[in-house]
Amino acid sequence: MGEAPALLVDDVQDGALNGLELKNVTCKTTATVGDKAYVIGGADDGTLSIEVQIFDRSLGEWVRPTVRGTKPVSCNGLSAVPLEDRILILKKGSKPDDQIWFLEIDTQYVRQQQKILGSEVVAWSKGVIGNAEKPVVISGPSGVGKGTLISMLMKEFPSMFGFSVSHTTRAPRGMEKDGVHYHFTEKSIMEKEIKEGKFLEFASVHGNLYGTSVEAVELVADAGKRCILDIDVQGARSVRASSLEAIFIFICPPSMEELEKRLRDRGTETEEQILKRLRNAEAEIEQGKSSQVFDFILYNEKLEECYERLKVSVSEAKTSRVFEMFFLPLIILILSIHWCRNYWDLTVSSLLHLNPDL
Ligand SMILES: Nc1ncnc2c1ncn2[C@@H]1O[C@H](COP(=O)(O)OP(=O)(O)OP(=O)(O)O)[C@@H](O)[C@H]1O
Ligand SMILES: Nc1nc2c(ncn2[C@@H]2O[C@H](COP(=O)(O)O)[C@@H](O)[C@H]2O)c(=O)[nH]1
Repeated sequence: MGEAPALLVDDVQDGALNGLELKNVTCKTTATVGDKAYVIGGADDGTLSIEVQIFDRSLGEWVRPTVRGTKPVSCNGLSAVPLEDRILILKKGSKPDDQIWFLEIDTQYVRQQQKILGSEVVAWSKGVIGNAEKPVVISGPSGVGKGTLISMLMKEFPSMFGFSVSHTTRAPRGMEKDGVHYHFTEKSIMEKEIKEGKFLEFASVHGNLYGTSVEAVELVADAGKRCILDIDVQGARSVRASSLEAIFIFICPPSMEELEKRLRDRGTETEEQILKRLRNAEAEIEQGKSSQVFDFILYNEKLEECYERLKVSVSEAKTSRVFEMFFLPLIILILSIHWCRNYWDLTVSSLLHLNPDL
């Protein structure tokens, strides 16, 4: 894949943004990846969002891609650094939590979207500075206690964790509020939104549709919190295959008898639904234990003990991040010094060898 001719890029940078149909461009930048020049520009046209247009050199034409994710708002200036499957965008003069963005151009999510739509797709994702950690995906059979454990975590650390509010076609239970526990929706609407690519993952669970919208996860990240997803095993598998880097925890019941007792005592399902959920539980537990999707498998026998193990699992993931961010660079630095010293010793000894008088 060659670079776009300099002329094209210059043309683009010199204001050949007509193709973008943007008026009053306040910031613009260009990144070339293979045959494509990505022109990224903000227009003061009322939407105040940064738009993207692609010049495809192999076709010799402008393409306006479908844009997924929340678009960043326009700013005073932009810089672009092409990376392997995305373009790093730096917004000048923006607040620290709004400075770093990624325009995904060839990630697994984008490729999947291109396949669904049959056209060019790009996706915005926000770069996070600071302490925001990987999202936590929690799965397990119905009634095992996922919701209970998540509530405990959110109650103890309200400013650290945020819940990803899923969409579902099932009816609300007594105390459940729309937009808080779930976004309750119609099957036809959800199917349409799935086709439009609104969901990071979705699955048919116990006879209803459930799904995590891209927006639900972004809302939590935008609030500077660590996202918690309560989703079934199929959903966890899809997230594992997506570009969202998360940690995956599977919760197991101590026994099927105890699971049945918890479901019955909860009293939120009809007899028919309880039996369906119990039938599905066996396969879910089997998949959860054997699928290689999950980083941690926890048994929820005594609630407090399981909650303590959940907190350890969540912070162990943090420890490995500390390793990546602190110890790994330190090891690389020590190795580099070691290699430089070896190189220096070699150079000195070969000079001595050439000139024995030294
Ligand atoms: N360790 C435990 N011991 C006894 N009861 C528990 C334990 N953990 C949770 N429960 C109870 O079991 C019931 C089911 O828990 P919860 O609703 O959290 O399950 P869930 O996994 O979120 O289910 P679903 O997937 O259907 O939403 C609740 O009544 C809860 O109080
Ligand atoms: N794949 C997804 N599964 C989800 C999502 N939200 C919830 N769930 C799972 O559904 C079952 C049943 O939940 P309930 O609230 O009806 O009892 C449970 O296993 C949840 O984990 C989702 O967005 N995607």
